[in-house]
Amino acid sequence: MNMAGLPVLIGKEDVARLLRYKDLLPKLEVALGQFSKHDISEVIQPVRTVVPLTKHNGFLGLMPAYMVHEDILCTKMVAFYNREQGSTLPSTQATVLLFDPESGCVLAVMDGEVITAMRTAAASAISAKFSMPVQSEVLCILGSGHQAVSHYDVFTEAFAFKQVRVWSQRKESAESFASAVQGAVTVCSSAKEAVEGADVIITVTGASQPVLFGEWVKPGAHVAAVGACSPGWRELDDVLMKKAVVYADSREGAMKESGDIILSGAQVFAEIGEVINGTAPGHREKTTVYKSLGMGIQDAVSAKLVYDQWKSQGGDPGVTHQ
Ligand SMILES: NC(=O)C1=CN([C@@H]2O[C@H](COP(=O)(O)OP(=O)(O)OC[C@H]3O[C@@H](n4cnc5c(N)ncnc54)[C@H](O)[C@@H]3O)[C@@H](O)[C@H]2O)C=CC1
Ligand SMILES: O=C(O)C1=NCCCC1
Repeated sequence: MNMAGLPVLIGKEDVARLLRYKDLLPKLEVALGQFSKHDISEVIQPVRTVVPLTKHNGFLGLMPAYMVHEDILCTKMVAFYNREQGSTLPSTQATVLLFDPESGCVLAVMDGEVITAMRTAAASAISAKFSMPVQSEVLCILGSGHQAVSHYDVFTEAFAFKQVRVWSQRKESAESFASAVQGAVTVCSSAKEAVEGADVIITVTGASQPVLFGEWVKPGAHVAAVGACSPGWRELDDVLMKKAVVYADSREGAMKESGDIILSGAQVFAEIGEVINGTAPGHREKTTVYKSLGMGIQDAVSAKLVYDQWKSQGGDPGVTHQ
């Protein structure tokens, strides 16, 4: 909130400057563990309310969360779409509101796109930390959009892969991705070529039909499945879903929203927070899938970090105050 008692506006560039993986990763890991205790005296986060925008092939998601001990009250509004190939419209747009839980005042209204990209990638990295093979040398990314970039950033910051491969529906997009990121990336001509032999595979596509097939996946590999966040959409085929040990960020969310889980009939073995808490094993020796749907607590932790950083840096009256 600014000196006039109005919410501060924190735009995309400022969120990108203020939110850092080194702060986000440890806080998010704690929050995922707290969530999986399923104790409403610690975390209150209903499964998001989803309003279908059938006419436009998309959804509006409302994602409130309250973290009791940290006293963080937040909600995100996110619109997401299954876009036609070549569409110039964004596939995800989001705004985050951070509240003062005591008064109910809105402290800050901030861009949600950078938060969505970074917290989703950070949660995938935390999941990989607990369930990827001990010797993980080859990282494969299917898709080359916003989530591909944030996943590349955090996975190469947190782990030491020897090779990173990317495949995208349009080869030019994969090539642009490879030239935009910091390190070396091998652009593959097919998803199969990118996947075969990889230790960690990240699916970050807008697909509604499978793009990753179990027969390509090396036994023991870890898959972070980030796209297909709707009951009718798929990224992974039945072969993979049936042979893998399946983890999710939220079991309830996955059973309501994940086409890969609902349509394959696969069971969620554990939430990633249960692995963090030590109440479920992180089967590194088996083929594992982490099904990510996204959670309000991930946005809440991120928004609090952004706001605290913004305050500690004295704000920027010219840019962020109304
Ligand atoms: N689990 C979570 O918390 C979150 C999941 N998502 C989901 O992650 C996915 C990627 O999101 P963004 O990177 O923001 O989107 P984006 O639009 O920036 O990138 C999408 C990528 O998927 C590719 N693609 C689109 N249709 C495809 C198809 N039929 N087959 C193969 N590739 C295809 C595009 O070429 C592009 O490389 C989306 O499905 C989105 O809904 C997004 C935010 C959070
Ligand atoms: O958690 C989120 O934010 C999203 N999840 C699924 C698709 C788009 C945004």
